[in-house]
Amino acid sequence: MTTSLPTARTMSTGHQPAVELRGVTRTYATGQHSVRALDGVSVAFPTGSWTAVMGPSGSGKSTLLHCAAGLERVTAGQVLLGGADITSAGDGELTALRRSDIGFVFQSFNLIGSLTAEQNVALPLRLAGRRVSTKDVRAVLTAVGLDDRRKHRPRELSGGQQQRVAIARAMVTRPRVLFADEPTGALDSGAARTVLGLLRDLVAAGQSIVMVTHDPAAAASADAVVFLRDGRIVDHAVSPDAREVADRLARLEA
Ligand SMILES: Nc1ncnc2c1ncn2[C@@H]1O[C@H](COP(=O)(O)OP(=O)(O)OP(=O)(O)O)[C@@H](O)[C@H]1O
Repeated sequence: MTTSLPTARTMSTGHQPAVELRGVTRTYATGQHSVRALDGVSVAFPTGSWTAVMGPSGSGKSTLLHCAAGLERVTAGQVLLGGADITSAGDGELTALRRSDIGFVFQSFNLIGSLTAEQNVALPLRLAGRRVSTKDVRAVLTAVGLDDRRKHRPRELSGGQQQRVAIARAMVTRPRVLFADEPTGALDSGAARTVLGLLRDLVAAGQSIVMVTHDPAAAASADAVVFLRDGRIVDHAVSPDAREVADRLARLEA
């Protein structure tokens, strides 16, 4: 059965999920054994909504994120992005999709150290061969509150500021879905709150977000949380508070 999550609290966005996994299995061959990182996962991530993915270590969270974002191929099942089946898209098509429809934010920011904030933000446009509009680049930097730091290099920015540049970089192409893998994992609680507030602002403006996190407070910022164990979705919660998330997670880890 597909885990269908409610659409956003803040807006009505129609019925098409931003991204959907149908019966997705992903196995990895390791020597003589194979690991089933995802085991028949069906889930629809609603458009204009923010979903957190939680679960014990090794439960398949990153694999789910990577398969949903077309960064990794599935062994069986289907992945639909905005209703389009991308399961058997060729490498070139997937690269183009990643550049236009998908934004990715990592725990470790992954900014290019030799480039300024604005050059980092402009990079996805350059890579996609798109015209770089200084106005657009400045607009996304302003949206994350860093227009005055646009000439700074990553080492001249705090961790929270670097993550905000990374979010601006992910958003500059106006992706259909923003995927975030532990976006607050390397931040202190104050910077984490700022980043989570920023993600909330993006969702309020219609952005779809799928975020892996270990942090119940971060998960509680999302509209809904899905819980994985052993490569399967075993639970989900709508608008839970941090305590409820922590309790459910503890039950899975027991
Ligand atoms: N490239 C790979 N080769 C072999 N096994 C892998 C590979 N990537 C992931 N796995 C295995 O697949 C399972 C799920 O891994 P995954 O990284 O998706 O879990 P996770 O929930 O994100 O874990 P964590 O919270 O520790 O980051 C684990 O058993 C892991 O060892």
